[in-house]
Formats: sequence, C-alpha cells, structure tokens
Amino acid sequence: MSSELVPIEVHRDRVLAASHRLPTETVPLVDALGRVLADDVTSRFELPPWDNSGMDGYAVRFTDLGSPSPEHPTVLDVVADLPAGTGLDPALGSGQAARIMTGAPVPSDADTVIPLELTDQGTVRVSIEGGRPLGAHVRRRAEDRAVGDLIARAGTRLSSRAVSALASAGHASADVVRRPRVAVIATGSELVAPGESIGRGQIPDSNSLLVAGLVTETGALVVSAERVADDVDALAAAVERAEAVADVVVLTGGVSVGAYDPVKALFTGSATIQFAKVSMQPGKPQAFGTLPGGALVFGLPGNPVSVWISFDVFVRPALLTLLGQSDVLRPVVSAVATEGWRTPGGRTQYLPGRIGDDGSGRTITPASKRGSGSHLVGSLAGANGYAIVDPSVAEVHAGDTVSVVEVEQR
Ligand SMILES: Nc1nc2c(c(=O)[nH]1)N[C@H]1C(S)=C(S)[C@@H](COP(=O)(O)OP(=O)(O)OC[C@H]3O[C@@H](n4cnc5c(N)ncnc54)[C@H](O)[C@@H]3O)O[C@H]1N2
Ligand code: MOO
Repeated sequence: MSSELVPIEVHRDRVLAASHRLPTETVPLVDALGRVLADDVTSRFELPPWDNSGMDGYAVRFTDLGSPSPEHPTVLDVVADLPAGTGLDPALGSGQAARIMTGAPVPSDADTVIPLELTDQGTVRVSIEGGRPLGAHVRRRAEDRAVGDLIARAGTRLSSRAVSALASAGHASADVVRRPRVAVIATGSELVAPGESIGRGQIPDSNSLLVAGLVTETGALVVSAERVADDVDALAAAVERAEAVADVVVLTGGVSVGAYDPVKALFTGSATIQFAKVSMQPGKPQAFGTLPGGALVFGLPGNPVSVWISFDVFVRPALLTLLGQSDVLRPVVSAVATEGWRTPGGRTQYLPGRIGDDGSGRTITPASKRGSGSHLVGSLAGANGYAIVDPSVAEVHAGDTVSVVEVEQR
C-alpha cells in the first residue's frame, strides 16, 4: 500500500470501472417489487382502454341537456344501466340517457356524464337539476398513455407504483437484471456470535449483520456469511468457498498494517487486488479488486463505522451498477449542524448523524458526542445519514451548513 492518500473519487472510479451490469431475467410482476428494469417498458394498452365515466351518474348527449336548474330540470328517458365491467354500448337517441357507474365505458352516442347528486336518481326517467360542460367526467381513451408510450425506463428500481403501472399497461412480467449474489466474510479472532458471552478481548461480530443488511437494503442477495479467525489459510479457504457462490465477496477487518491482518497478508502481491489509503475518515484502508474467477472483492476496514461508510461510498454504487440501476450515487444535500464537532483534518470526514427538520430546514445532529470515531458502534443505531466535511475544515460549529447524505426516509 502506497503511503499516499488516494482521493475518494479515484478509488470509487476504480470500483465502478470494474463493475458491470449482470444478465437479464424475466420475473412475474408479483415478484418484481424492488427489482431493476433491464429494458424500457412501453404500454401494450391504451390507458384508459376506452372512454369511461369518472363519476357515478348518467351518460347524456350534451345537446339534450339544455340549462337545467332545480326549477327547470331536464328530464331524459333512462334506456340502459351500465355498471363497471359491462361490455355494452347502447344506442342513445335524442332525449335518452344511460345510468352509468364510475369506470364503465361511456356509450359511443354520449359525450357528457352528469353526477347522480345533480339528479333525482331515477331509473326509468331521470330529472337533471344542474348542468355540466360538454365532455364533463368522461375519461378519454389513451389520455394517459397511447400504445407504445413509455411506462418506465431501463434502470428504474420498481416501486409498487411502477409495478401497478406495468400491470395496467398490459404486462404480466418484467425483464429485470439478475440480483448480485454477495458473500460476506468477517475476519477477526476476537469475534464471537451475537448473544454469546464475551471473555476479555472478545466482541460480538456485528459487521456480518451490518454488511448483510446493507446488501439486502441495496437489493442484492446475501448467499453466505461467515466468520473467520485471523488466519491466512482459514481465510483463503473461506474466500474460495465464497467465490464459488458469489458475484461479490465483501470482507471486513484485517486490511490494515497489523501483524495479524489476514486480508492484507492473503492479497498482498496479487496482480488484481489493490490496497489503498483513501483520503477519508473513517474508511482509510481499503482493498478492492477481482478474484481469479472474476468475482469482485472488497476488503473493508474492520471498525464498524468504517464498514458502514465504506459500504455506502464504494460497495453500494458497485452493487447498483451490477443491478443496472441508473442512479448509483446518493444525492448530497445541505443541512445545518445543531451542534459542533471536531474533524480529523487532512481527510474527508464522514460523520454519522441524525438528520431531521427544525421547521425552517434540514438539520444534522452528530450520532455520538465523540464525533466520527470509527469504533463508535453504539451510535450507529441513532444515525439515519452522515455529514461529509471537507479536509480543509478543522471544526464544524453549531449553525454551520454542511453537506449531508440521508440513507433512510424520515
Ligand atoms: N499502525 C496503524 N494502525 C492502524 C492504522 C494505520 O494506518 N496504522 N489504520 C487504522 C484504521 S484508520 C483502521 S480503519 C483500522 C482498520 O483495521 P483493520 O481493517 O485491519 O481491522 P481490524 O484490525 O481487524 O479491526 C478494527 C477494529 O474493528 C473491530 N472489528 C473487526 N471486525 C469486527 C466485526 N466483525 N464486528 C465488530 N467489530 C469488528 C476490531 O475488533 C477492531 O477494534 O486500523 C487502524 N490501525
Ligand atoms: O479510517 Mo479508519 O476507518 O478511521 O478508522
């Protein structure tokens, strides 16, 4: 690892240059929520498919309506009854109307719908006591989409709203990008399973859950997760198992310069895996590259806050690129600091925080009184985003405007 700090964008560009969209698969719409569209989707149907009523009422010929009022109602003969789902198209002659329900096709001879509140609701003859303009309450065929119009673009992550639009447009399935398969390996001889009692020197393995959760939140699949001690042979075997089942292998811990850092030991000298000191805090030591079979491999620094930030800044954009999503970087917005904090200086600081709103705009409050220390795992529960502070800033003061990223909806 060169001692020179690598700019964050340079490291991320390396990662993105090695990340390529995965192949397409077809899934039924019931399974499409959260998947990313592989191709543009256009409408197979006109939307709406026919002129239909926007109100429960009466379909009339506008020329028959006159200027009705409670004192001088217009009376029409009701010659048809049209519930939603009917396929009828009854002929309407002069002085005739059809009772019609919302969503039912408007007869070809009618051009206007009168809501039933303006009538006596008659079923043989209807007395209309108020007028409506020509075309009122008729939802026109194809006014929303014509056949061939765009419904959703390639690269769209399918929301429930998008899935419903695809269904309405005549689709039963969607062509989506295959989900990346991700294997998680946490390294560290100090690690025990969550819930186990800990002896001196031991800690619960929280990174496995953190990475697996972040992978799932990104829309990828966790195919394996294991813990290995700081032992190069054990790690080599775990990486081999991971590579056999995964497109991406995410390792945590062991990338620094310590005497027992197994990731460093295993990959040093590899032609396809690079170690870098990235100009960020937390998250400085990073490993990235490809394994012999082609899987991407990330070696994230073991401190839990470093894992979260490194994942968000490097792994998430890579997974989204594999997923074919069009936007892979999170929007950076502004917020006002409710409290001050110190920065490390010299590296871009990522400070976990609680992003809120004080009524006059977005705010950020540090998740820990101790700032952006990479070991402050307890503070992660209260963070819903982070501030990004320029290396030139020595201290942030209450009231300062800073750049922030929100990772969760408030
Ligand atoms: N002499 C130097 N020491 C360190 C440097 C340096 O430049 N020179 N860099 C520091 C920085 S910055 C970081 S970040 C860490 C990264 O170290 P490693 O990636 O080798 O991580 P570990 O030493 O394995 O662990 C660091 C820390 O995180 C805890 N940890 C690890 N895995 C887990 C897990 N699965 N769940 C919860 N906690 C975990 C571990 O116990 C350590 O406390 O290196 C600095 N040192
Ligand atoms: O860069 Mo390390 O990730 O600060 O603690």
